[in-house]
Amino acid sequence: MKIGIADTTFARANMGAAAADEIRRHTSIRIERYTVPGLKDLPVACKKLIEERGCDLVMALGMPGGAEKDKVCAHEASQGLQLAMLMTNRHIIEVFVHEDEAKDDKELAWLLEQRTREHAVNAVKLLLYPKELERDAGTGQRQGFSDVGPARQ
Ligand SMILES: Cc1nc2c(=O)[nH]c(=O)nc-2n(C[C@H](O)[C@H](O)[C@H](O)CO)c1C
Repeated sequence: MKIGIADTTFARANMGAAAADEIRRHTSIRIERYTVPGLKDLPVACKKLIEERGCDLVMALGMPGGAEKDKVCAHEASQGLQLAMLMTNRHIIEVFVHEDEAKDDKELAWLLEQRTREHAVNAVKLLLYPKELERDAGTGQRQGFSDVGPARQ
């Protein structure tokens, strides 16, 4: 089995390195890396990781900038990723950290790493330990910022 990691040079932290490090903390599964310039290059990178490099699941890591054109770009990339999932019948875990989610550079650096690491754990569970995700169903998990917990009546 293999996990693919596609990331971008546009992002302002090395999300791919964080994902690979986190995956290695949980499993010795093989990892394939593929770095592209930006978000819109991710769908084909993920599809190639699945079809040409034999990945069973891929993480798509990217950082939409704060401008309106960046948000449009992120939406287009996201649609491409959905299509790639349906074309390949494999999960592609989309890990996008919007630059304007963070109040400053320090928080942005933390969020880029934290969300990536938490989704890397999700990727490992989805592929190898799906029952662990089932145990967390409906518990209001969030990646990066704090979990919100289940809704109460
Ligand atoms: C406007 C824009 N915004 C972003 C962004 O917010 N985040 C990102 O990772 N990449 C962006 N890009 C670059 C495109 O996704 C893509 O890399 C180029 O158009 C080359 O295919 C573009 C062109």
